[in-house]
Amino acid sequence: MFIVENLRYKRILEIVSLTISRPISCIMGPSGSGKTTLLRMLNRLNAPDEGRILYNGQDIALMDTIKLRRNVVMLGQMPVIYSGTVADNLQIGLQFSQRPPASDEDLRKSLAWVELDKELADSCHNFSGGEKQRLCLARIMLMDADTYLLDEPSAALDKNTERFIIEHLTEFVLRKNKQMVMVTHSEQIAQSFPQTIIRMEGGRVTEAYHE
Ligand SMILES: Nc1ncnc2c1ncn2[C@@H]1O[C@H](COP(=O)(O)OP(=O)(O)OP(=O)(O)O)[C@@H](O)[C@H]1O
Repeated sequence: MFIVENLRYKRILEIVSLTISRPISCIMGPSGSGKTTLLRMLNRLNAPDEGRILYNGQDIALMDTIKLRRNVVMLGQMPVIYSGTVADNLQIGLQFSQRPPASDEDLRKSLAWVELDKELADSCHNFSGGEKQRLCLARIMLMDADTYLLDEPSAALDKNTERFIIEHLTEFVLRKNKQMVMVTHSEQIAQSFPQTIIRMEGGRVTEAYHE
């Protein structure tokens, strides 16, 4: 659960008060309205100039960043693939958050979750955009975080992969009692998961609707 209080960031964001408490929340608004910037603030990829963000009651500015990002994991618009094998790319999320590596069995299970028919020793070099994004999804699911931040994957992807990523992550989050905050342009997607809809315009929250 996040509480945003009197937040100001450059000339981009000004949010007096916002609570994000439901399991699924969608941030919507026109291009340039500050959606990605707000999402990035929730795991401190951007730090506010003024105000604060509480995560489960704790000011994230005072939390250890690695600990925060172990609990609050973001999947960005563009898939990030590192050199090395499929296994290396899956383990790296755990490595970044200073967690023990997963077993090969768990890695294979994670590939099955995202329906990626690849071997652990394969190189990711020739993966399609959709395969890369599904590999990143498997990486973050393995991290077993409490909260997931999903920045609209559609920019880089076809509609089927976008739907796949959203549906799989939503199902995972709800089944395991986690929380997800996603940025989307799509009214249709927001209406499918209507627990909280946050509308933004010009860096401000114009509406926060909780079901
Ligand atoms: N680091 C930065 N420095 C200066 N301006 C920035 C920075 N990051 C974003 N902006 C600007 O802040 C505004 C909000 O950007 P942001 O990416 O948060 O919008 P958005 O609602 O996610 O847009 P989109 O839907 O197009 O992805 C834009 O005008 C953008 O150009």
